[in-house]
Amino acid sequence: MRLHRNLVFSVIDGLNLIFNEGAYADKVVEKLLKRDARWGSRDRKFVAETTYEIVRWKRLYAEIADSNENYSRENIWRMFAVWATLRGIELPDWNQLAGTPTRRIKGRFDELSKIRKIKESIPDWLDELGVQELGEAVWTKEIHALNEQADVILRTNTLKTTKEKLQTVLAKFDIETEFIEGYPDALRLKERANIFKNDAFKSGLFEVQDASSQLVAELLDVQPGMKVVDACAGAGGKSLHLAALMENKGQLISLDIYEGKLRELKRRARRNGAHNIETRVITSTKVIKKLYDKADRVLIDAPCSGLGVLRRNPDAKWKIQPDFLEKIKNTQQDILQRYSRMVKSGGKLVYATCSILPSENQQQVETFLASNDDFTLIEDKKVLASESGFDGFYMALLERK
Ligand SMILES: C[S@@+](CC[C@H](N)C(=O)[O-])C[C@H]1O[C@@H](n2cnc3c(N)ncnc32)[C@H](O)[C@@H]1O
Repeated sequence: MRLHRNLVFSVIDGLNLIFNEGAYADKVVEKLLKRDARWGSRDRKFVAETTYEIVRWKRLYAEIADSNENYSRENIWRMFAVWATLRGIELPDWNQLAGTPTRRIKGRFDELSKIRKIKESIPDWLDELGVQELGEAVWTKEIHALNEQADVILRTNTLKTTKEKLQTVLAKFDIETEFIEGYPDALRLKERANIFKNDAFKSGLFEVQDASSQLVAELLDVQPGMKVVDACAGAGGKSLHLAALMENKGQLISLDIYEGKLRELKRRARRNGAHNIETRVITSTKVIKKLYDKADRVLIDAPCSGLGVLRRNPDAKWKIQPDFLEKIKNTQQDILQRYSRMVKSGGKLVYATCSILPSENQQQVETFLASNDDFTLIEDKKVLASESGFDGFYMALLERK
């Protein structure tokens, strides 16, 4: 591989924003990709993947480069040099890369790879927490899996097409996909591609949604004609799936505290041809109380640490702080206690997170059940990335007597 100056400079600029300005990696990459209309798909892939890789391996590369948690431009260049050296890429004779100690980099890599928190590039506190919550053996495997690059998974929009037809349509655009056993609407891209530009996407034939996430709406066991509440709907990944499972029949009320996210949900619903979704912003407790004892099904896709989706958001490793985790756990319990009242007698509730920590998952459900004897646990799924090959997730199905 030959390194191109303008592409590498873009990566360095992007990393500077992420490491020093608190910018989100996905937003930065999105912006970088608009920089030069002449870039072809290989150039864009280089910029996106290199930026993500260096974010993912930030601590390891910084330690190898002796940059001491100082992310000056000069040190970001040194981290880039580590990335390139470890990939066996020949370094060009640019000033910024002069004097790169290639042999030392390889030696340091071997030495530092023996220490899990450095090898997996995570803060000390997170490594300690992982061991405490999951045990040494499971955590070691899990954090390793969460550092792998995620496959691109699509969810067929069954309101408009079938998985088989979608596969044929995509093949016409040279996008090869495969079915995934156990995930009825999922297609896996055999090779990464920018599918958002594709006409099949623009006409709502599919959404990009990880396979684990696709299990959540399915677990809720919705039927056409039901009254369903998606209580933490965000931009609607799961609402869209629920609408499809309800075959557009019945009522789906999508709630969130952020109006902007619900606006995006509506836009996506139009593209998907999902007509039974009504959005409501939670501006006060009244919005929830009005729905007490009314819903056949309630989904609580709770705000969480997001530790199960680190493959997709590697910068979250550095953005999450221990005090945030404590706060979010309180919010989860509060939401579960209050929003569960929307379920009517005989109705069902799913509590889900994209976290792998028992304290955000089964322990929250246990605490809830201890003070709500009108609910029983039917089943729960603890999805680990190391076992499933997909995002880490938790989902529990409860029933109200
Ligand atoms: C895990 S995300 C939801 C993702 C979404 N369900 C999807 O599938 O795309 C959690 C959502 O909870 C929302 N949220 C946070 N606090 C909330 C609260 N007190 N009540 C309702 N929603 C809340 C956040 O704005 C966020 O959109």
